[in-house]
Amino acid sequence: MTAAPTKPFLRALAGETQTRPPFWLMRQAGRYLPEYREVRAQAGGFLDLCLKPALGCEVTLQPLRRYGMDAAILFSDILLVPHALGQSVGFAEGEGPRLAAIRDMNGLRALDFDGLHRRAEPVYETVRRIRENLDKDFPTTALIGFAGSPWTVACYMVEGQGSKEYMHVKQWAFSDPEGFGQLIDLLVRATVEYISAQIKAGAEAVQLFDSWAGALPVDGFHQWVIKPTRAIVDALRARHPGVPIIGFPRQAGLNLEAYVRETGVDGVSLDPGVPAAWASETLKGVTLQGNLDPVLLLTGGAAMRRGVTELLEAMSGRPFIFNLGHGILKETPPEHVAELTRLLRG
Ligand SMILES: Cc1c2[nH]c(c1CCC(=O)O)Cc1[nH]c(c(CCC(=O)O)c1C)Cc1[nH]c(c(CCC(=O)O)c1C)Cc1[nH]c(c(C)c1CCC(=O)O)C2
Repeated sequence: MTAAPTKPFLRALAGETQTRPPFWLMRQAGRYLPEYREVRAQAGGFLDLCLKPALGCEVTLQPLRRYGMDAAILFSDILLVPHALGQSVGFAEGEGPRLAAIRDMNGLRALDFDGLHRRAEPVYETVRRIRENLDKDFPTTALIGFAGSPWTVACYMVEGQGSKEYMHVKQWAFSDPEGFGQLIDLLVRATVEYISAQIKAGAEAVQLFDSWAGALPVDGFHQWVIKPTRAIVDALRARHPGVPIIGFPRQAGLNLEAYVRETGVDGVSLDPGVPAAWASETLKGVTLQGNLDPVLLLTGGAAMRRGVTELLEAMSGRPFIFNLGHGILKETPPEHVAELTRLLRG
């Protein structure tokens, strides 16, 4: 039997209701912090930052030193899995990710599953270093490992970049579900391996980011979001019982209930469009995380305070982790994050 967790973030995921909910912020390490921009400038490219354990560890700890969040999230990116599978991945300055797009079975066959751990090893080393530092300096802060969900990672692998419509990836999924299914299956296996190695290196909980879950119609949502997530959850539970899993099916809309029921996640992260009172009432048996609009944090002042108060009220009396509904925006004044921390800590 696994011992009951003591860290507030892990207690929330074990189903405990707390009067002061634990908090962390998606993208809490990032460009809104001057100390991040400084390390980022030293690192060279963004991918270099993710692959240099000393630097990745440093930027992970930066927001904790300022605000003392209840969880640290490994500094990395969901596109490290395509990189570790041998796909060419780059981050164009100011433009976002650029990948050598995979559009057919030939592209799929060129991926190198066997090289996954070798290419991802620096990420595992970053996890080990972060965990050592937390144990020493932030003993109540939990370490979150993460990966993108297969659907969202496939969106980038097939489009080759971010996109509004996700036309190519959807066309492939609709016209050749068997072939596209092979890409998804490969990503399920890679994600299980990759997350499992993060857990062995010291991650205490994991989050699966499905940022483009909302791009699929209902059948596709079941096939390409729920099923692969369920397969990952089952495999991780078998290997690492007691390590909680949070899913983030962004903009899942009315598919959210099925996602929670059918994937078996311990926690679900809500985007800002999900009514908190509805979620609190309807999504039982799961810990909720979210979902302050990142622009409210950017705005600060009375608007932010009202948003925080309403959210805390809607989530009172049920297991809850305070977070944003999506990543913190780079224009956010660090002082607003300080005020948010004071509001949550009292
Ligand atoms: C879709 C997605 C990506 N990456 C991620 C997602 C899922 C969550 C979401 O929907 O935002 C996840 C991610 N990316 C990053 C983290 C680090 C941990 C954290 O602090 O939350 C996490 C958890 C760092 C990052 N990932 C990226 C940055 C900015 C890079 C820089 O410093 O220049 C950071 C801090 C780059 C990135 N990475 C990605 C994009 C589209 C971009 C460009 C957009 C941007 O520049 O903000 C892919």
